[in-house]
Amino acid sequence: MTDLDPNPFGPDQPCFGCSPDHPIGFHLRFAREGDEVVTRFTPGPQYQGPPGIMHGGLVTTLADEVAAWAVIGLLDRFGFTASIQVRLHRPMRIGVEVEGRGSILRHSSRTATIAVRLSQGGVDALTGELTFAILDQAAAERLLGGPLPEAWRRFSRAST
Ligand SMILES: CCCCCCCC(=O)SCCNC(=O)CCNC(=O)[C@H](O)C(C)(C)COP(=O)(O)OP(=O)(O)OC[C@H]1O[C@@H](n2cnc3c(N)ncnc32)[C@H](O)[C@@H]1OP(=O)(O)O
Repeated sequence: MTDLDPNPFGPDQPCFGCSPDHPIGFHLRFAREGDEVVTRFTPGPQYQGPPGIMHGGLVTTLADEVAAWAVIGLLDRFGFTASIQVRLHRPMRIGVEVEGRGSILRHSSRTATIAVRLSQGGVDALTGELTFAILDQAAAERLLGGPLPEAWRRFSRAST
């Protein structure tokens, strides 16, 4: 298992899922294990929907972040989430460690589709497939509506 750089996007990156300084975010860190990225995370009470259960939208946010980091950690690219298809098989319990795993199902230079599994105690709580658009710098800047910060540029695909 190899720990991935937890903050390749620089000190000011604002991501809810992985910014180390986000006031209410998940603060996720990832490792590479073979052809997967892996994270571990224990949801606190601030992430509840029903009592004792993590809000389903936040469970999906966790899956999105795992998949985004599969693109970063396995393809050395940044992808913008284009499609999310997930099934929530079981409730995600508050206070119990979640293991998240992401792997590449298929990819081209322009898109990547990632398989994600979130489990608690070895039992799947979410499985899904998420597709990411890998943009060149100009397209990323059109999406952002402004310049792509310098630290993010190396994760863009080359312009064609
Ligand atoms: C620091 C770590 C942060 C991690 C955060 C987690 C990731 C995120 O939250 S990203 C933010 C959320 N996502 C967004 O805001 C994206 C919103 N959507 C968009 O901007 C656009 O629809 C976008 C960019 C995805 C695609 O735009 P579009 O104009 O279709 O781009 P285009 O260049 O034509 O398409 C690129 C490729 O994506 C494919 N694609 C586009 N949409 C989809 C989709 N829904 N499903 C599958 N493939 C798609 C296209 O077919 C094309 O593939 P190909 O070139 O092989 O035919």
